[in-house]
Amino acid sequence: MERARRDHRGVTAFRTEKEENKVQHSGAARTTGTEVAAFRLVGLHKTFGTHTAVDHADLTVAPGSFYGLVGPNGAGKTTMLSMAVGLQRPDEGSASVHGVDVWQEPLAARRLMGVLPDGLAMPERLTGRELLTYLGQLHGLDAAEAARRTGELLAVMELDGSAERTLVVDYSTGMRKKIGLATALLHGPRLLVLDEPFEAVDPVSAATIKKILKRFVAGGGSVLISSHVMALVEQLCDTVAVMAKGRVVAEGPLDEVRGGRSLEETFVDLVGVEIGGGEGLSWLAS
Ligand SMILES: Nc1ncnc2c1ncn2[C@@H]1O[C@H](COP(=O)(O)OP(=O)(O)OP(=O)(O)O)[C@@H](O)[C@H]1O
Repeated sequence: MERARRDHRGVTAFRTEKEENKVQHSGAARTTGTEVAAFRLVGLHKTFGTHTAVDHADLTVAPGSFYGLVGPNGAGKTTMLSMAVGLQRPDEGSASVHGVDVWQEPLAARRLMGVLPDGLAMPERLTGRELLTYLGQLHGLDAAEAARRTGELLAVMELDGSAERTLVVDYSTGMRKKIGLATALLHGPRLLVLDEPFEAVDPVSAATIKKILKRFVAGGGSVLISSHVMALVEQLCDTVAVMAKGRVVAEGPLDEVRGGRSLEETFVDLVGVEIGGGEGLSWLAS
């Protein structure tokens, strides 16, 4: 327990003074008295052929917020998030992190955010330690600092010990999520954008990740997660957005959005699906 607490503190205390100055310089310069959003998506739009995947979507994550994005399969969550973090170019719209435009100032924006994308692509013929060490160098961390952070992250994610000898290519799906989250945290970002961070993660690891994320928010960071698990979003998030057919159809404080009901009931109402009873599958009955 004590070790875990110490480790978690280590994770949230990752930003060095030099990086903090850089962050303040790029973000605060744009502060004009009103609060600058941690993450602001404005009019993001994307079509694939004739299909509109994301339809002029807006979304605002306040600093210090734990934000949950929910929506049915194919609603456009991954497409919207990948445009918002700079991985996929939008047809229209913009995204900014603490006032820094993701598409106009990509390097400054990337310094401010840690991203766990869907279908993570990373160098896989490396162990977790080698991967984090390599990425630490790419982020410009000095060798000692990169080694310290790598050691702490591997310990917190329980990817040390016997896992040390496993190449990332041979990781289980849950281990890949955890190393992905470690890569997102490594450079000490102010915002985390995590697409389905709990998918395929076992309950013990999920509890660890929840603790890390809560601690990150308690330390002043902001988190945006997408998830299909309503109970998890209700447990963690203070603000939610519901997405359907490429649009953000509801956004606000959790209690306001669910209006005295469960998030699941609200979700089903908002996305307009009827819960099927499996009618028509008569051949399944014995
Ligand atoms: N590269 C692509 N080419 C064509 N269509 C795409 C592409 N990427 C996404 N789409 C389509 O865009 C829509 C939104 O997909 P997206 O993956 O963003 O949804 P999602 O809300 O993340 O779904 P899920 O919850 O199932 O992960 C879907 O209809 C999908 O088929």
